[in-house]
Amino acid sequence: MTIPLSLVNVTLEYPDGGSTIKALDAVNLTAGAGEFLSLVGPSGSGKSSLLAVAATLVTPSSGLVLVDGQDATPLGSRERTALRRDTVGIIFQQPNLLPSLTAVEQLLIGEHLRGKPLRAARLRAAELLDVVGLAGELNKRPHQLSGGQRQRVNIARALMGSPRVLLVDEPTAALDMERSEAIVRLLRRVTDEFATATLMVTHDTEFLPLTDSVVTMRDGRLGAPVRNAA
Ligand SMILES: Nc1ncnc2c1ncn2[C@@H]1O[C@H](COP(=O)(O)OP(=O)(O)OP(=O)(O)O)[C@@H](O)[C@H]1O
Repeated sequence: MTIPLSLVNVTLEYPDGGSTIKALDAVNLTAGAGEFLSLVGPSGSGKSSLLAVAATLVTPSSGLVLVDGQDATPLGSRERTALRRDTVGIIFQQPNLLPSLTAVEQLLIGEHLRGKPLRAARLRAAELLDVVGLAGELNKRPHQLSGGQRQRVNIARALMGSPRVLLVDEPTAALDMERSEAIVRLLRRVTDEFATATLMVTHDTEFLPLTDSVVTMRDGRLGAPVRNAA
């Protein structure tokens, strides 16, 4: 079995006036199947850049980005899109659900666009909505769901393609404490159940113990992972 996510000596530079800024500076990171990592660090330290590179949305200036064993860095945009679609699930802070679609349709739209048969997809969508605790809400539209429920739809949608890697950017930023904890617990359960390598950017230090290890970014550099007590 290949390692789901491995970043090797990844540097990402952006032009900054006459010089450059290193958003990522020789970053090394490995996330195994079923491993839940949290990524913390001050604003501007490079967390979003790291997620964007791991998602193959941004190609680094140097280094390797191995997703499911395949280096994404030499790939063209079409191949990267295919690799991402087959291996990566992305969960942003705001669910970005389409207002006119029901919960189950939110999960089907991507499959529909990919030309996948909808009958099997519909079954899988219903199963995943059950996994995230929304079995009774399949036909509700976003405005009929709470913020926490919308984030659950977002998580279920990210699982539709059976990703090996889940990249999660501040999933609880718009939620109160209780709902935030429920969402992080759900991500823990999903990581265990689907054996994803899950990398979550968060500012909620109280939920760090629910993850396996904490990695800290500072000025584009990544500290060694600190394992939580089992
Ligand atoms: N597209 C870009 N062009 C130029 N500089 C950028 C770009 N994106 C990020 N940067 C710079 O790279 C550095 C890292 O930014 P990044 O957004 O990754 O940090 P962050 O830790 O996610 O911050 P926050 O917690 O505020 O979201 C910052 O100095 C930022 O200004």
